[in-house]
Amino acid sequence: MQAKNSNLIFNKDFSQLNTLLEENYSDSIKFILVDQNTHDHCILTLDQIGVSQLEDAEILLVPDGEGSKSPEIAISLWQALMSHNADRHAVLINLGGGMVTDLGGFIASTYKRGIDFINIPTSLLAMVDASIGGKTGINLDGVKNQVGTFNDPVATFLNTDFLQTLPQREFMSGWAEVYKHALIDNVSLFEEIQKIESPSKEVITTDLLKRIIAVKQQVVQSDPFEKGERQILNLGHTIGHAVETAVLGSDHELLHGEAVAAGIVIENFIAEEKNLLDNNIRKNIQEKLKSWYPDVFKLEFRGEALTEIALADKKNTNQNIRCSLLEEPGKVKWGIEVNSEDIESAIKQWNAI
Ligand SMILES: O=C(O)C(=O)C[C@@H](O)[C@H](O)[C@H](O)COP(=O)(O)O
Repeated sequence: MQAKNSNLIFNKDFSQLNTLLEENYSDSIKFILVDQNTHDHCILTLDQIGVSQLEDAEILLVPDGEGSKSPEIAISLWQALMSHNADRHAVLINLGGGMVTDLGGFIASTYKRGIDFINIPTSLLAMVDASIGGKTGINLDGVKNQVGTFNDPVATFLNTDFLQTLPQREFMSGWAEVYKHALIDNVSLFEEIQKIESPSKEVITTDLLKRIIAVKQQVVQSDPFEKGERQILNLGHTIGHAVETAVLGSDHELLHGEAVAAGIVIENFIAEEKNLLDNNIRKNIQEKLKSWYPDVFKLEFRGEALTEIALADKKNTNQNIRCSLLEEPGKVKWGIEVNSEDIESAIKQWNAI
């Protein structure tokens, strides 16, 4: 029997996962998708707390990093499911960061036209963003999330203990999405987050995690398939994805959240230029992000290269780049047309910081 409803479970023990599996998937083949990191650090945790239903699960291991969100890896995973005779009743558990939940969600959504999946996000980025809202996907020819689905997991288990397995750089990558949610939500959450000098794992209590996730859930509920308003969640991402893609494979490769931090600052230059955003607010955001991501601010970009990449963004219409731009904390305008001059002028300002 397949249970289907999106369910966020905030719990430090996994007894509810065991019960869910026992009640719905006791006769199903179970798979756990991991990368090397979550294979080495997180499976053990599940084992230690005794999720007996997963004792015989097949482990599907992919290399760490964004490179695994590729058609080649997707094919190898579909083949692995086939070679284990996975039928439509199989269930895939995605144990990992955003790469694992994006990739695993996509594999589960497409294999035999869809099998059930469960997310267990282990990174901050996956907890507050990637595993929430039903976007799944892989990259194609260097374009982020070009192929994917909207599909919800049966359940998502949120356990902040996994954050202890994260290197600080990975934690800060997720922190950029926390900040983005605070910018989208309202002045009070923004001011609370803006006051934090050095973000640490201890700041992420289950209560704060719930509040940050609620920002995203509210937007997703009003526009699950991104026909309009959901685009506000893409704040910082048009330029962020372009920056991330531009440095991919170089010595200056950036994590997703680091690129989003740069994307927010660069898009804010455009917002100010278009008289949407006040200069003081823009500067405060820039200074805060610079204090959290000093190394990102040392990088210089080329406007032309970023424009070319941004032309493949999913929000564009008729070959026009569309951005979601900040007006003030709590107010984001989506669908704003941005041209190559806007981007080049913003990049000049970024390079001069
Ligand atoms: O969930 C959304 O909608 C978002 O835009 C959240 C983004 O932070 C996230 O990175 C998302 O996966 C980007 O999606 P894409 O549609 O721009 O590929």
